[in-house]
Amino acid sequence: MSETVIELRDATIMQEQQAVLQGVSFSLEKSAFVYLVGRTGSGKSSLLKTLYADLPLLVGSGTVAGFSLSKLPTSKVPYLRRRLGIVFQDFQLLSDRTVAENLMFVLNATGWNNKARKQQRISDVLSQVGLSGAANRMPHRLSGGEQQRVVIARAMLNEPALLLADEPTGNLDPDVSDSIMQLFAEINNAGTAILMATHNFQLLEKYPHRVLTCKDGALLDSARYQ
Ligand SMILES: Nc1ncnc2c1ncn2[C@@H]1O[C@H](COP(=O)(O)OP(=O)(O)OP(=O)(O)O)[C@@H](O)[C@H]1O
Repeated sequence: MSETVIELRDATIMQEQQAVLQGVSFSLEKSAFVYLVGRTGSGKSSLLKTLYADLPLLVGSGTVAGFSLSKLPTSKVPYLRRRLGIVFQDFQLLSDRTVAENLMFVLNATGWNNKARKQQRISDVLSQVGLSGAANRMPHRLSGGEQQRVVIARAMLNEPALLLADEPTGNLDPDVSDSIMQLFAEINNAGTAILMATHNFQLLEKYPHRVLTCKDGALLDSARYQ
């Protein structure tokens, strides 16, 4: 039996009492790599926000990483987020701390308390993203691509079942975008499902995967038409 990391059934994605997407039904399995595309304002970010419980799911039903999204109590949201890795376009690293301190901040906030294990985990994720030497660097001393790798390392700290990425290559040049895609492929091959919103159709052609498209208030799924 394949494990499902996202399951939405007849969901309405809302912003400020307005339906952005309606009748959204899809599921993602543990090994999935799926793109999320659509014009500006079509609902990609709103869908991702619903999946990490930044927007409530009021109509329809859904589970993400084993958590039911309808009626999810605020107190449970941090536990859901611990099962997710979230990567945005703008890097959002704390600028007054080193790379290792940025990662330590997240470990401390998510219940890790063994100092040796924390240091080992930081070293492991930095090595996973190819930045073993960067632990003591300040974020602004790193290139955009390196900063994005640190963000991905941060997202991987708690070994998430699912990585949600919103325009992760949006600010990066094509070579660097390629290297981020290769890193995502490695993460995906190691068992983390990936849902990635993007406007970059060159990436879709170069690294083909299933595509979810936000269009005219609905979500189309390339898997249904193959
Ligand atoms: N915080 C908000 N409050 C109210 N409406 C919002 C908010 N954020 C987005 N919207 C509206 O929801 C709709 C979907 O926006 P969303 O950001 O999900 O689109 P998107 O596909 O991610 O766009 P982009 O590609 O530009 O990031 C748009 O009509 C937008 O104006």
